[in-house]
Amino acid sequence: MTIALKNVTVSYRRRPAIHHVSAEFASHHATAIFGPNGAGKSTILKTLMGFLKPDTGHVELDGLRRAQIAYMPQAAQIDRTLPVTVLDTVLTGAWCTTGAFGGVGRAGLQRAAQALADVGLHGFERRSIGELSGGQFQRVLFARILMQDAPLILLDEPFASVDAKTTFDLLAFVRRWEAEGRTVIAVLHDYEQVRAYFDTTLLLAREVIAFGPTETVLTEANLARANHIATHWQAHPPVCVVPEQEAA
Ligand SMILES: Nc1ncnc2c1ncn2[C@@H]1O[C@H](COP(=O)(O)OP(=O)(O)OP(=O)(O)O)[C@@H](O)[C@H]1O
Repeated sequence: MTIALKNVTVSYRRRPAIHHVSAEFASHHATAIFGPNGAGKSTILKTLMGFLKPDTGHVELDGLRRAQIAYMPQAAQIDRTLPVTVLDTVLTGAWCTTGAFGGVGRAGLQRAAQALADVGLHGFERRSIGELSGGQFQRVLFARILMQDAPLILLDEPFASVDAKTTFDLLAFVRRWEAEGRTVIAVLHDYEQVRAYFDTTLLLAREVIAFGPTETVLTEANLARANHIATHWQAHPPVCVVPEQEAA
């Protein structure tokens, strides 16, 4: 299985967030996406999910349906004021097989309970998600991914605002998923975490700065180039004029 972006440009109001990005993500492997704020990292995940449509190029999912992709958005983007329980949140991970109104049955409930136990939240089923700490909520999001049981897992800043112990516990799932033969693509903002836990990194700054073994990608020269590009385009965001034949 190869997940690939081929010459992909994605724009918001004609301003490209990612520009002619090509990248092939090795199957059964965990890859980090790293880069400065506004580099287009989340945009890549949303494009893989089909939430955003490329202006140029295309995405290859090697036969996977969108329902076979587990996507964890940034926790900050999820409204936790809604009166939703922990169990209901985890059960949404089964929607891709049951549909939003299909029942999960006893087996599904047992799987959800097991997923919560696996992430260290046994007994939290009936709690409202609004009552949880940031780290506990992040564990719930991991339990939802466990519930989905997908071959491709996309994580958007899964360790943002969680403490070292929670990060350590949750990183073990990334290792476990890799060992189970799943493909993991994770957006991270912590340089040390990427270096410590991911062998392969895509360094992004609207375009691909480098992609490959982490130690050859996260060099001072590459990081300086990424920061330079990010600073420049934030000050002068270009309008992308896509030639017609590229857009096709
Ligand atoms: N919904 C949107 N409407 C308009 N512009 C957007 C939208 N979402 C993202 N952008 C812009 O696209 C660019 C890339 O955003 P994206 O969220 O993909 O970056 P990122 O690398 O994930 O950033 P961060 O590290 O800050 O989360 C940014 O300049 C951002 O302002």
